[in-house]
Amino acid sequence: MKDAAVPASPTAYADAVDTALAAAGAYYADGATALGDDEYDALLRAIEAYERVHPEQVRPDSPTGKVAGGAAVGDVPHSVPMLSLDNAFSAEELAAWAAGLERRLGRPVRGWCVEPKLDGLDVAALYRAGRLVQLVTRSDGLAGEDITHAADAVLGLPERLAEPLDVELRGEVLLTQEQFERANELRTAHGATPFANPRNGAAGTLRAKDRAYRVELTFFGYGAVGPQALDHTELLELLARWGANTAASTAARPVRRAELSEVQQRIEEIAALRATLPFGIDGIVVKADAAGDQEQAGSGSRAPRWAIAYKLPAVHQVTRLLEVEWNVGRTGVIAPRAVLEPVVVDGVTVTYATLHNPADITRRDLMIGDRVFVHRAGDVIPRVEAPLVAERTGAEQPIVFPATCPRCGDAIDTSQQRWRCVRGRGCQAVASIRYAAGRDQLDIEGLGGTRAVQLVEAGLVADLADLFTLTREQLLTLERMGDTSADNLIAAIEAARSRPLNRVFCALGVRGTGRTMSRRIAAHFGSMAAIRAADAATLATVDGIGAEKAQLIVTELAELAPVLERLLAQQVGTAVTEPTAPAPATADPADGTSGQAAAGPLSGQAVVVTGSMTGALAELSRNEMNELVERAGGKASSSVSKRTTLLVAGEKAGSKRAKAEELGITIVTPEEFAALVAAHLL
Ligand SMILES: NC(=O)c1ccc[n+]([C@@H]2O[C@H](COP(=O)([O-])OP(=O)(O)OC[C@H]3O[C@@H](n4cnc5c(N)ncnc54)[C@H](O)[C@@H]3O)[C@@H](O)[C@H]2O)c1
Ligand SMILES: [Zn+2]
Repeated sequence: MKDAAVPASPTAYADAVDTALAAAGAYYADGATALGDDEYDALLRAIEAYERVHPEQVRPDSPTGKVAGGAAVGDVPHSVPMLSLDNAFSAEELAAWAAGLERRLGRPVRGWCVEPKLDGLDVAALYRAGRLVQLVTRSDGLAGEDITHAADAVLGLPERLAEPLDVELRGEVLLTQEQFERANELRTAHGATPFANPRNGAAGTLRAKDRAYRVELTFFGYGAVGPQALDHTELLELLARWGANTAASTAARPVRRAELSEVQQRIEEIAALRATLPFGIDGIVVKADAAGDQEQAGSGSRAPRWAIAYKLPAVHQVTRLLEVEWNVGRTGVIAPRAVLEPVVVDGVTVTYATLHNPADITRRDLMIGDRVFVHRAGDVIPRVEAPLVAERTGAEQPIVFPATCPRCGDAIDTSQQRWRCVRGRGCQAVASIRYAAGRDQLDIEGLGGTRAVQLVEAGLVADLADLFTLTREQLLTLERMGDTSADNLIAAIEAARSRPLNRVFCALGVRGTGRTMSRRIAAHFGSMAAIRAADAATLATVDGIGAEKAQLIVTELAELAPVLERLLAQQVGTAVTEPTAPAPATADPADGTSGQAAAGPLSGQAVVVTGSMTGALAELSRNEMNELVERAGGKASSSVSKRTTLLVAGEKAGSKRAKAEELGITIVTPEEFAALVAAHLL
């Protein structure tokens, strides 16, 4: 959790209260607050600390001790107050709270329920004879706003219950990530400003009336007023039987646990699942499960005493979009990437974020210079959610889309959402051959311009090593290639065979190794064989190579192994090295592929793929799926075992799915998986 300084004076206290009230006001309306949740929580704790020491100065409008900080109001009185939750920020705070509760009860708690804290808005849904008649927001907990008009767009909230009951369901309404994306697509298409993040979007959507478009939301039930007192886990089952959606339908399903140590374990499990869930959670709720325990513990004015929210670090922060880069992947996919003013999200500094594709930018109505919400959870590559349009100054600039392939300069196929260089895989081949033939690398005259394109298109050359086996006869089959040109080119290639190691290494176009670095590496290792044999730790001993870059180089060299074998067989790169000379520090041209960290979204995951793939993965063979897993940092395996951490289950997934379910392994659909590894799709 972040810390905020405790106000040092009455003026500072007043400022802090004003800031918190303004933020809460914006947060509970559909306007976006510029404070991260953790900043708001820290501010509130600082205000509380001040008020403890100066009780006589507590302002009547202070947000402390109130549901929603007192910021939200409504005019439909609630049958029973809708309370907030107290927070715990560590295992120690959770244990202290549990001990306090047991002291109050005078006996151990009879079981805990552990469930996700869904990041949306609390609502009450009134049913008469099993029919939904009114939907109301929590607001300040005593009275809410009537939002019945929005009810039919809320999936998982039945219009009719399975039984004709008079009852009130309570739960959270949110936008799943997919619903959020869809909402912004609709909004920008209708000339409205995008929602800055899913929570904002849920608040805005529930309030809005008479929209020309329909935004769907999702309900998760976790409470009811009316039925006899039930244990919480029983109540959840009952809600599902009535037809309401509950978190039991998700990988983060609520579970009952006897011991606090097991509670902590489930908290960690749900926290680890966070990045793969298709909706946002901002914590984990721990509740005394037994109806009797809840009744005896009772509630305070702001929160029940029998439940607590274990807060997870905020995954959203606000920062500035500085620039958009366009990178071309190995198969010619042209992907935009956001360059951000560095911001710390969950302990990690984020400077780049994925934008997926050009349509994504249009859908989010992004501009250079915008203040944007950035999302980062787990090891998933950070993404830009949307801009805070209300904070625009007028100085923002439109994002310019490339008119031609940023790597090879050829045309772009824009018929699909994901733009692609018309050359496809050939884009990389052409660009890498041109780069390898450049003056500072192998210096092969006659391979610039259209020759490289011709060679690749004729299927004669796919990579650098192919150059060295080209024959005169093959060259002569090319258009506009006469005897003299063919001889010259063969001679130029022949001369390149004896280029020193540093130049051959540089010609490989390994990311992050331009001329200077290639010279250092060549001087340090002396031969291509020694470079290839080096592990990351050894590479990191070379001046200027950090641990992360070393790992990247090792990974790329492993990918280049077949090319290296063939180069070696052709005696390329066996000459001695040029002396290490102080070289001008020019930017490395690199090969244009995106500079993601070696650790991908699947790092540490053991993944099994089963069933037939659909959506973006439909065309991939099992082998290509496994490659994808590995590209994204995971380990691919063909059978489900205790070590498996993730199962991608397509249609007709049979025994593997059953086994994974038995072992409690996280199961995702091909679509969810595609989203998770989007940045690694070719
Ligand atoms: N960023 C900002 O400027 C800003 C401003 C105001 C509030 N906030 C955020 O909101 C929090 C306080 O808001 P709050 O009082 O509305 O609620 P809360 O998020 O602290 O917790 C209570 C709410 O959790 C929800 N909830 C989700 N899953 C639940 C489950 N399984 N069981 C029971 N309840 C569940 C319910 O809506 C309930 O009302 C702050 O801690 C802060 O993070 C942020
Ligand atoms: Zn191209």
